[in-house]
Amino acid sequence: MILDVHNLTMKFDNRTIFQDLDFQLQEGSMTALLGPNGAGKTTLIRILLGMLAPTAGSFQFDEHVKLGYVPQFRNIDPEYPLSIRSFIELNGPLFKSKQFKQEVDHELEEMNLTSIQHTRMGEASGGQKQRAYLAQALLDKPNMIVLDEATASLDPSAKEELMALIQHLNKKHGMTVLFVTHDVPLAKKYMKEYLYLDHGTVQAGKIADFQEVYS
Ligand SMILES: Nc1ncnc2c1ncn2[C@@H]1O[C@H](COP(=O)(O)OP(=O)(O)OP(=O)(O)O)[C@@H](O)[C@H]1O
Repeated sequence: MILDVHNLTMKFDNRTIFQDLDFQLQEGSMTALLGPNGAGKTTLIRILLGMLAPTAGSFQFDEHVKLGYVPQFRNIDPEYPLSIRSFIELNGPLFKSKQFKQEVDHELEEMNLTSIQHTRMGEASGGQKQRAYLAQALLDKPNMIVLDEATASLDPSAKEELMALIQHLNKKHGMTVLFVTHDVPLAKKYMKEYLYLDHGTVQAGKIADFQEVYS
């Protein structure tokens, strides 16, 4: 088990977002975190990343977990001056050793960005930007990665490309993936497990068995 969540409760003022959540994630799992708008998916992620304290309950990651995080899509100013490569290198030391440059080369290659590494981030497409965020997170060599709505606002081919890369990380590197999305068909195609957050509770299972309950 890589994550054990126990009786996790979150309230903002007196409003309960979720109550007594209990679930586990296994090492190497690929889980879609699904649920309607406002169900608390981002709040749950922020708690797990230590950015927000829960009202009650607890969670524990395996002691060997190294987390990577790709935040919700943010617009980058078209005038943003850094190249894709320099943007990725922001997650590194000021003095860039040969080894660090090689690691950047490797992540550019793995994320299909080598040929456009000198394109400015401001000019990059949505999919290229998301792959740059992912490459930046991968420089830390995480063994678990959390992606919040990484494919929202991407065109269909960019979605597929990003998902194929995430699948590659899972298959080739055994990366555990937690992927927040509204896109059930995409999740069914690429993910293996699901968590469904709604009305303050969570359901878990195999993605093949997931049926959205509209209520
Ligand atoms: N800091 C905060 N203070 C008060 N309320 C908040 C705060 N952060 C989130 N909320 C509320 O908590 C609820 C859950 O929000 P959250 O963003 O976690 O949902 P979500 O499932 O990620 O939604 P979406 O799919 O639209 O991104 C929302 O009603 C939101 O307004």
